[in-house]
Amino acid sequence: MGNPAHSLPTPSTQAGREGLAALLARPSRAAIALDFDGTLADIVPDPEQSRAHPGVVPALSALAPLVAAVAVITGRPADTAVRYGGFAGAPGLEHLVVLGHYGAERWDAATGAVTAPAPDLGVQAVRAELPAVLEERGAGADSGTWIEEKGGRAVAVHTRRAADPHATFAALRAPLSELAARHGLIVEPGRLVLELRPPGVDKGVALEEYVKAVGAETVLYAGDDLGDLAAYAAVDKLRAQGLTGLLVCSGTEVPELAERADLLLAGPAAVADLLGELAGHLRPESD
Ligand SMILES: O=P(O)(O)OC[C@H]1O[C@H](O[C@H]2O[C@H](CO)[C@@H](O)[C@H](O)[C@H]2O)[C@H](O)[C@@H](O)[C@@H]1O
Repeated sequence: MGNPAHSLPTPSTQAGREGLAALLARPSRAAIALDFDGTLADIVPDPEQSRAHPGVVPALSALAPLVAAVAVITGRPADTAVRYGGFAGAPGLEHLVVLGHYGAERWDAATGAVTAPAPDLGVQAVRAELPAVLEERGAGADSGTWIEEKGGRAVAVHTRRAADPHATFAALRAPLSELAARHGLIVEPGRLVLELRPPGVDKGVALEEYVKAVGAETVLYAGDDLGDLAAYAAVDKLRAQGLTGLLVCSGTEVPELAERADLLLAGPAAVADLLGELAGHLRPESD
């Protein structure tokens, strides 16, 4: 253990306390995996203005050299999260991995390269039909809805800036699900966003593969939204296989996630504090 001046929050569950204890005892066997929007970055009305909380990169830079592996797992394209996070070239983050599009893409800090599947034909077809579907529902461009282009690999409809964000979200869910299904896509619902994307991968699949690849024995996962439920389920599965885990929830906006967390934090500032506090408690095991 390192600096006693730092104080770590106590998880509310026994499994979470075991996960934290294992992380502190054997950091070289711990993987840290973090969602981006809502977890490392405050939610803002314009998704293009999202940036990591200023405490995030310094905390990760201090923590990453002390643990087995650090990854960001996000619905964003990987290169977008890297830019908005300010991760490229940050000292200490030479081995950071960003898994974008729910795990379909991968960026490695070590190479600066992104590996990604080919753009999806279903996404192209959906994108072409989307304006008409939104117009039909009174949710066209002048209604405050906003279409996020996601590199040809997904498309997202945001309702946060609509006159009634929640009502617009609810009204669009069925027609966008129908549109997605006609083109072999799924709808990924999030915080006032409906994303139409190819099936076959989710944050749970991505997290489980990553944890196994780095040989971790414990995993801390932090998220804030419905898309993070799959990662929580993956941690439950890994626990059943003998690993330990700590499930962190950033904010209470999504009760389905908050009620399953071992540790509830107030938002990205508190997540950054936790990461920094962990770094303050850890020392390389060879010391
Ligand atoms: O997996 P994540 O890293 O959490 O990404 C999920 C989606 O996040 C973004 O949308 C959310 O954040 C926006 C900026 O704060 C906010 O305006 C929006 O209401 C939120 O839903 C992003 O735009 C999506 O592409 C991501 O899939």
